[in-house]
Amino acid sequence: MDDAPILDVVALSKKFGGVTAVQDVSLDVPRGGILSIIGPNGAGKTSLLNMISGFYKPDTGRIVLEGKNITHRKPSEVAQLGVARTFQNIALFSGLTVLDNLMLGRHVRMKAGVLSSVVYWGMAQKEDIAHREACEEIIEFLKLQDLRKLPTAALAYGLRKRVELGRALAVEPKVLLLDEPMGGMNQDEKEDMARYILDVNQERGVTVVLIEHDMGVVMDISDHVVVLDRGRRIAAGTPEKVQRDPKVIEAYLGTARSRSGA
Ligand SMILES: Nc1ncnc2c1ncn2[C@@H]1O[C@H](COP(=O)(O)OP(=O)(O)OP(=O)(O)O)[C@@H](O)[C@H]1O
Repeated sequence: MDDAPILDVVALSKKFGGVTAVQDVSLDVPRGGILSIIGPNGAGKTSLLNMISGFYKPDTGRIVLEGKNITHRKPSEVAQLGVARTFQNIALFSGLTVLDNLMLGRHVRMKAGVLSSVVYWGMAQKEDIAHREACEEIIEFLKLQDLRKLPTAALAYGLRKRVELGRALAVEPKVLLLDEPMGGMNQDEKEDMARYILDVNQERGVTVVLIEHDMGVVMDISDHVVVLDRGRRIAAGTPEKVQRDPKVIEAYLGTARSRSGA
């Protein structure tokens, strides 16, 4: 049973008007690993992630999490079932502190609603303390202790990306979907983030699905790589195998050629 993929994506397709963003894409996400989705710009990577996390409804196909069909679930339900995500453009509340952003990320784990908080004040307070402790633990894990009371707007870009990772971890995910977590970072920030992703995977046992353009990082930290090009899956396998695949080389060269106008 443990060999069964934690997440199964089966023949997903999505069109936007005349544009086919994703066409008949299937992939298995093995439990406990780091799987990267790569491909040239516009290949359909974010659209695929948006479907898995419930933000886009697929036209056809299905998404199965630990044997449960989650294809038509809302994003909050998908999060509750254990799939958290980060966004390409940081999605934090910039006026709120680091700690409060994490607490908001945690709301899918909170049982006490507004009414029960009024009726069972003590119970809600106990729950709040437990959630705060969980968030403080994540803050320590990500070495954000000194910044916990600062509004995220006051933080440097790389740190905001780290808080975004913390917000997703606050969901206590089984599967973490990361959309370009190193986008726009300098080399030092990228190395830090790569280390945190490895720690999330190895120390916290979270399965990671990563979209990333930096090939060095992808090849370094991934156990599996899936390559998309123009909405289709063109290759999959270990980083070494995928790197040598002529279809993959052609997809990237083709994009470079069309960009340079050759
Ligand atoms: N909400 C949308 N409305 C219309 N078209 C969309 C939408 N989302 C994606 N697309 C189109 O679908 C195609 C795939 O886009 P997507 O963002 O999934 O690719 P990507 O591989 O993530 O690209 P990038 O690496 O540039 O982020 C593109 O042609 C894009 O313009």
